[in-house]
Amino acid sequence: MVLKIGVIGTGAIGQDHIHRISNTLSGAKIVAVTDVNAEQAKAVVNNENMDAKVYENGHDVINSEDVDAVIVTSWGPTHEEFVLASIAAGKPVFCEKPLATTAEGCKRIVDAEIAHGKQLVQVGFMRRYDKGYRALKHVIEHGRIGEPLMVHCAHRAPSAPGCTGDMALTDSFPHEIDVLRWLLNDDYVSAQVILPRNTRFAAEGLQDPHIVLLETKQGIRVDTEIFVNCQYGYDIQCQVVGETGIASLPEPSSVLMRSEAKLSTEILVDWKDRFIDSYDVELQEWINCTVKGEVNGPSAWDGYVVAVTADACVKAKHTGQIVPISIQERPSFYIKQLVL
Ligand SMILES: NC(=O)c1ccc[n+]([C@@H]2O[C@H](COP(=O)([O-])OP(=O)(O)OC[C@H]3O[C@@H](n4cnc5c(N)ncnc54)[C@H](O)[C@@H]3O)[C@@H](O)[C@H]2O)c1
Ligand SMILES: O[C@H]1[C@H](O)[C@@H](O)[C@H](O)[C@@H](O)[C@H]1O
Repeated sequence: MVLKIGVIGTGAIGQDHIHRISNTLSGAKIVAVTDVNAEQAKAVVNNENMDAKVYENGHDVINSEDVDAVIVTSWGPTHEEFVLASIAAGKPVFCEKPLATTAEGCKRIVDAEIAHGKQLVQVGFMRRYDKGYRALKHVIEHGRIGEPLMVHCAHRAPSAPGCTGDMALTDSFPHEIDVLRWLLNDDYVSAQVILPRNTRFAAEGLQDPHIVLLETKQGIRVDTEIFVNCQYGYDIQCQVVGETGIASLPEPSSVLMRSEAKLSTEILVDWKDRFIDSYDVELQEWINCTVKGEVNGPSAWDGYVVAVTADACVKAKHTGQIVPISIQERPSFYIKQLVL
């Protein structure tokens, strides 16, 4: 069976996902697209030479009889509406992060999915599919560094034109929030945010960088530097300190150069390149599972927990306090999600 997919939002990542589904992956094809910028949606269909219909809005895509499954890649504040509509239509939906922009919004999605009685929602936390993070998890789970005690992370981007307000915490940091709880098989109990001296490259009124300190249920301490105007590259770091050793996320492979009296490797500058393989694996697994009527990637529950944690970080930033994070037990409906 070829999975017929409708895509809502044909911007940067929407175009990327359309391209990989049409050219790199197997078992699916794009049959419907929409964007509030209809001209852009039409241009994408033409450029990709796809046999796909351009719909007026997301609801028409979701409710189209031609569409088996939905991909939501529109702006974050629109996600909740489209995910809820997909659940109401009984259609599997892959939603780019954030699942919704508030924890309450994510909870509404969790409640709707449980009421529907079958899992339909997957959230686009692609780092779980990254070879490097998977290798790091393997090392930890096989006791190669003893019990993890501390994790030191950095999330750096050269510049962040669309990053306003608290988006460094609610749009960028969610990748770490998700992948670290998956890596450590743990959840968070508190958040604290420290505001270093601001870079002159940050837009007017924008704080950059941030340091976020999280504590997990097991007492593991996580510090993350989020620096989205660092100028030099897109650089993701993760170092886990255990009782008997230290394990670090591998650097992306790059030619080691000896030239002009220097030993050097390149640093990537674009998020699209840094996790390109992970997006491919993530969406191929989503297609394969969807065809079988299953969801085994990051769930709506994971999207909710990330939003609760991000909300606590925002509160911690604005109050200067250590903010407790209280996450209910994972509902039994989502228990099998612990596997991935
Ligand atoms: N997983 C990742 O690494 C990753 C990377 C990039 C973006 N994202 C997420 O994907 C989403 C999109 O990001 P982007 O960088 O592609 O942004 P973008 O602005 O390039 O594209 C978003 C598109 O959605 C369209 N849109 C907005 N509201 C719409 C609506 N109601 N109906 C239909 N179309 C609508 C916009 O016109 C735009 O073309 C964001 O939530 C972002 O956080 C995730
Ligand atoms: O939407 C993007 C994307 O998710 C990147 O992976 C992240 O590093 C950026 O900060 C974010 O704005």
